[in-house]
Amino acid sequence: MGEAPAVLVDHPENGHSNGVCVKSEPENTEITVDVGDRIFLIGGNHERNNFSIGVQIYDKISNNWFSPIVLGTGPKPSKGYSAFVLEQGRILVIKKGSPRNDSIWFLEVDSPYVREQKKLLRKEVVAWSKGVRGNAEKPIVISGPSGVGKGTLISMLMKEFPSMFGFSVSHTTRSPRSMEMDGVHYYFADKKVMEKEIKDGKFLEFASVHGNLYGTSIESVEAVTDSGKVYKKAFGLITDAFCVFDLLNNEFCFCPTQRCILDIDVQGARSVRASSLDAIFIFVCPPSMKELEDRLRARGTETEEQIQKRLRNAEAEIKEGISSGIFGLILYNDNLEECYKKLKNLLGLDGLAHVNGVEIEGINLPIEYTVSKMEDKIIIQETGKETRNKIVLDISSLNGGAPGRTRGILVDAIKF
Ligand SMILES: Nc1ncnc2c1ncn2[C@@H]1O[C@H](COP(=O)(O)OP(=O)(O)OP(=O)(O)O)[C@@H](O)[C@H]1O
Ligand SMILES: Nc1nc2c(ncn2[C@@H]2O[C@H](COP(=O)(O)O)[C@@H](O)[C@H]2O)c(=O)[nH]1
Repeated sequence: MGEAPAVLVDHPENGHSNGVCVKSEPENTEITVDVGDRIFLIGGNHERNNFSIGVQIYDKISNNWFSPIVLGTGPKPSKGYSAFVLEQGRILVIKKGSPRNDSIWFLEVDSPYVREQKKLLRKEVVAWSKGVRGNAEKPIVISGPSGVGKGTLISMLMKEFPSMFGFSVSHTTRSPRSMEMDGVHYYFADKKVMEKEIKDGKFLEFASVHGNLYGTSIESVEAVTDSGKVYKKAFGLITDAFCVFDLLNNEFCFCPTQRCILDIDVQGARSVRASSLDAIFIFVCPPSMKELEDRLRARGTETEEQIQKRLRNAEAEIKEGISSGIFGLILYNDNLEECYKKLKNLLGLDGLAHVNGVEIEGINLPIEYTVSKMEDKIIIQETGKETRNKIVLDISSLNGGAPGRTRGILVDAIKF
């Protein structure tokens, strides 16, 4: 039997009307949050490692503590936390004294995605995602039969908009083709190792495709969402970047954008659709089966037996792609240039790339502040200064999704 933790509920500053505000003492390195039959202990001495804070769960019914599987990279340990229980089984965690790219986090404890993972893994699961300022654009899932031209279209997008898109590098158990590089085209994985990693909850989705195992690891999606930072550091000079005005610091800052693209089969798209990853789903169709066969042969990467297998699977994939309702957008790849133009048009990129900018920018908190909740707004108010800053997080505006994703949040910054 474990000892029930003391839960700090209802922060005195809180003018909330729904949801519970829980506040840690200023220098407390852990926080407890009460959600239904459970109490979540975030941080404290239960750190997963030096880089990410831990999560423990206290079950009020069995009076027991246990450790859940934690999906996604969580926040680094902090001096203190505030937390709010949001709708849809999420906890908003605000970190004290953190840099702007590490200040606002969401812990999913009972969202549809987490519930699905619990069923799959038969274990208690929670998932982290990071809050960023602005409109974190939805990731793009592209599916279609083998040889239809998905990879070709994605390459064209990445070439034309190098800093806007990041490709989620999948894992596969198939052998590399002659020009394919490990870590670039795929992570070429050992089947047993990949199966173990799937069991450990490291994959957002996986499927057996044409006789091999393929999957999108959470880390691969995270690598894309974090790549803006790497890009900024590595090149110093930023091209294709977007400019936003930071009201708190009275300065313009440049934000390279990274929108994640997943090239996955229809089964994988179905799994992603069932998850809470809020994506755009595009299905690419060939003009005819004959043309698909010609493209597969012309590519020259498969044996005759493999080509036949892929063509057999293509018929069912196309049927499902068109009629299952998974895909919101269907593209016919007959003439490549026309199809690419259509794709850019669907993504709002035709000649207006700079207007489609995404503000992937962290949220800069004052050093000393109080936090309160008013309906669907979180108000962070600076204390101890003559001119005070107030930050208003609009939690009704959340978009993007966990795990390993940023969640876009509209932020108003007011000086008074
Ligand atoms: N519209 C098009 N017209 C003619 N050839 C095309 C067209 N689009 C792509 N191709 C060619 O078809 C072949 C298959 O394209 P690609 O490799 O992009 O397919 P894919 O859908 O990514 O396949 P897989 O799912 O097997 O990875 C390539 O040789 C590519 O150059
Ligand atoms: N469900 C997933 N499907 C994936 C993933 N990565 C690739 N794919 C699909 O596999 C086929 C075959 O690819 P190939 O490179 O062997 O020609 C193709 O339809 C891809 O879309 C993944 O991570 N998950």
